[in-house]
Amino acid sequence: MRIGTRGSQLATTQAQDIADRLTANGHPAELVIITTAGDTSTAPVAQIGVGVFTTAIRQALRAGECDVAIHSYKDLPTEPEADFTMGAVPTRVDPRDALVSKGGMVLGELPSGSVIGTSSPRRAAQLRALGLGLEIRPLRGNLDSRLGKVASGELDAIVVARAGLVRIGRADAVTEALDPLVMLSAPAQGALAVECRSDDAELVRILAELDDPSTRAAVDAERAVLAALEAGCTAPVGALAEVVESIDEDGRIFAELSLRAVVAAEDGSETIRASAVGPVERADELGRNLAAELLELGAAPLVPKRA
Ligand SMILES: NCc1[nH]cc(CCC(=O)O)c1CC(=O)O
Repeated sequence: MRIGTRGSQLATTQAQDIADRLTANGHPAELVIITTAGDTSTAPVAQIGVGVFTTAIRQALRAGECDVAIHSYKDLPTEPEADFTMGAVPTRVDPRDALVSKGGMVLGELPSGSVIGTSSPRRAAQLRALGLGLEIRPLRGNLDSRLGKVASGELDAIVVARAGLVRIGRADAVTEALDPLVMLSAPAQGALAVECRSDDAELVRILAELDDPSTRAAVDAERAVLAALEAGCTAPVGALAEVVESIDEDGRIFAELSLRAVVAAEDGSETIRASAVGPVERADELGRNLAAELLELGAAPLVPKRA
């Protein structure tokens, strides 16, 4: 089985993990490295457009150059592709964003005027909204080069996905895992998308062994918010869902999906939040309804339309 992945350390580590699990299940798998637009350009992701890290991998899957495609789920455009099936959404790692600062200062300790690197409009908007007087600078490149900018003193701190650091074995670099009340993570952050062609029924069955239904439901709800807002992955939109325990009228405990979302003005002047709880099996509806609520609260002007 050939598994298509980007060539970055992060991408190959997470793809190798899936390959190892498939191999252990009796389905020998190897990686096929695919170069994406996001790997060959250093322009801001918002400029290159939707699907910068995923389109080339999907093309390879369509062309039969690989059997399985692995993406960081948050990089995947929300528009469905009928000829592909989401074979597995494995258990996600902690989706929180992480602050990496030089002197070990947590976010609340950074002095006004501190220079923070992030290229994500979502992170920049939420950082600005804190009103701490932080100066936000663009940041791209692989995780190692991003970490290097803190080590060298070029930046006082950066904010990146905790999941990426954990996957490349650099959890030690995390100064603070940011609380979702302060920084709500991107829809599907920390989750992987394992796709195959829809006509490959045997493979669909094999990949299902790696699926975690709770993660799938959470990610479906989060991405439904993004899709219903007609926002792309670079929009200042955070969403985080979790399967939680609820209690019915008879005192019995049952599982529900809890979802919260934020839309923030990029200049930090406005933050709109909403949350909802609903049945795990109606994740998509929960997300769409929450998006409708955000729009009612005035989110539309804050969301740049999909490229
Ligand atoms: N857009 C790049 C990207 N895609 C996925 C991750 C991190 C790992 C993940 O969320 O699964 C990152 C880097 C980052 O946001 O710091």
